[in-house]
Amino acid sequence: MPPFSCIHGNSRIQKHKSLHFHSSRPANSPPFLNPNLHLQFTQLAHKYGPVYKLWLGSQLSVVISSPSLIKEVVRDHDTIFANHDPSVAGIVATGGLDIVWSPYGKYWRDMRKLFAREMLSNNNLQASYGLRREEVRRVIGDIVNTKIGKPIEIGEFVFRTELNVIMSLLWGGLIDQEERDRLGAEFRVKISKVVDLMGKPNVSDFFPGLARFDFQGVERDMRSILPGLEQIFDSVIDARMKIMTAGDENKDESRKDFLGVLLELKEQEVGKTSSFGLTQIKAILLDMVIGATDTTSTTIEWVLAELLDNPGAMEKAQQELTHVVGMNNIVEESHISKLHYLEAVVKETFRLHPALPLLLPRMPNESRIIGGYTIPKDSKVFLNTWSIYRDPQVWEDPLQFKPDRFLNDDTGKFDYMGNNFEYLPFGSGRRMCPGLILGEKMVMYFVATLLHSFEWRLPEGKRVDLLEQFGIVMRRKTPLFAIPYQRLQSLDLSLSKDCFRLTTGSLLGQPIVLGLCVDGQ
Ligand code: HEM
Repeated sequence: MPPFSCIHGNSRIQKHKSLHFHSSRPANSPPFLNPNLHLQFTQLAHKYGPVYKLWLGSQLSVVISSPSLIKEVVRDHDTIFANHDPSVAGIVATGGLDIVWSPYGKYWRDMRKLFAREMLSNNNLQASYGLRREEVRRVIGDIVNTKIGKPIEIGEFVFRTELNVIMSLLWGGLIDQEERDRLGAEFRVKISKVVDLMGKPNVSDFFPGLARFDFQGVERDMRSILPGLEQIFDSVIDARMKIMTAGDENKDESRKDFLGVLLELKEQEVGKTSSFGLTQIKAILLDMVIGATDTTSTTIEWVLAELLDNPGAMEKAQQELTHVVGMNNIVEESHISKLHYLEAVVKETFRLHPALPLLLPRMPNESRIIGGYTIPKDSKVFLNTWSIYRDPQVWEDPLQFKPDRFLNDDTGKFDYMGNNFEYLPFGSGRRMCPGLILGEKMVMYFVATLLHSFEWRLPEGKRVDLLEQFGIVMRRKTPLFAIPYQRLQSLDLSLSKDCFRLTTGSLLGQPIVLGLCVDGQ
């Protein structure tokens, strides 16, 4: 837990003047921050107002928790606040050569553009739908075959599926299914550890002068995970390079995976002064895997937790699915735009359980006046959206799960585009999430399929708890277990390649497989 001291709310500081900070800590200030940083920042905002500063160790920090002040940061002074403030763990993991932690400038801009163009263009997202579909259907088949009536750890199996989805988008069918499952299991453990370490409050971040001592061993632990991760990346890069060298690559541009694009870029850079090599490629791949897995799987786990806690909302969401998709079909991504109630459920879940409650901390490259107070250059600026989402002055009944508040949003007031500063689940401004369209698809499509295919119940005698655990992604404090029961009597889980049709039913209340036909026979 980081030591902190010396809080100044806007009630105590002079307007239109540079803030003056005490250089020594008052004896009566609390010595430690609560590990649930978002909660403690919110409590402090109640006392000191929507902008206050505090020392986190020797790091001057500013916490902002009102829509109008956040707008000043991410819209009115966007370029000044366009740097994320990298943590020691983030820099050790990526060398600052990824998108998330690289400083605002040409490299960051080029990488972001490349990512948007090659991975997230409408064409490429459409072309990659088959991969998402295949993964989601595979997991539904697995539940039908082996997990009906048994408790499942939701976060774990959703994470595994979303990891497979993103691996497919990044390096396609480079490795066969068996190898992918093996790699996925290994990868999952390592990625979880990396995310934990990135979210862990670290003394080295708060006392940069002491970073070399690595008191909590965060840097040591991160360095111990990296070789294993690198090995995984090396194996897929090797496989892709062999294909490229052999020249038998599928020339269909729309089907090129993101790794192929990055390697081509590396080839073009050879001999030029700017360096774009394997280190950069691995840092960007790591961003994609981290950005796409923990955020989506944590959100899906929260959606199911809220629905299990609100059976009325669960019923309405399933009725909508029955109406839009029907009981003889399986969900397709094309259904998503018609699932208005489910969309409202997901939006309400983002409001109550934002994946990144403080977004990612910003660091101004010049001093700026925000809300009448000077925010010094190089301070660490937290944008506390979590506190806005629970503010009764902004949201009616803010603690209640009420998806209906997002219905009939004809004006687009509650879209994810970062223009409404009361609602920013994907951030806002230059550094807002570039993966939002993919992220939204991954969440909506998987949740819709899970609710359409199965009834979900809690294990006997269990109740849903909604306790949070702060981290770079805010997970549940305890994993959610739920039991699936078959909702559809017949699931056509046809896959694109090894097409199979699975017909199921029930006998004496037990699910049974009625037939399996391979290749349409
Ligand atoms: C439910 C899904 C997701 C949520 C809620 C989410 C949320 C966020 C948020 C809040 C930020 C920080 C924005 C800011 O500082 O203003 C961010 C940044 C980022 N996200 Fe996402 N994200 C999601 C999915 C994804 C996906 C699928 C990818 C990539 C495949 C991705 C890649 C990134 C990257 C690279 C950044 C850093 C952008 C930069 O620094 O320029 N995210 N995300």
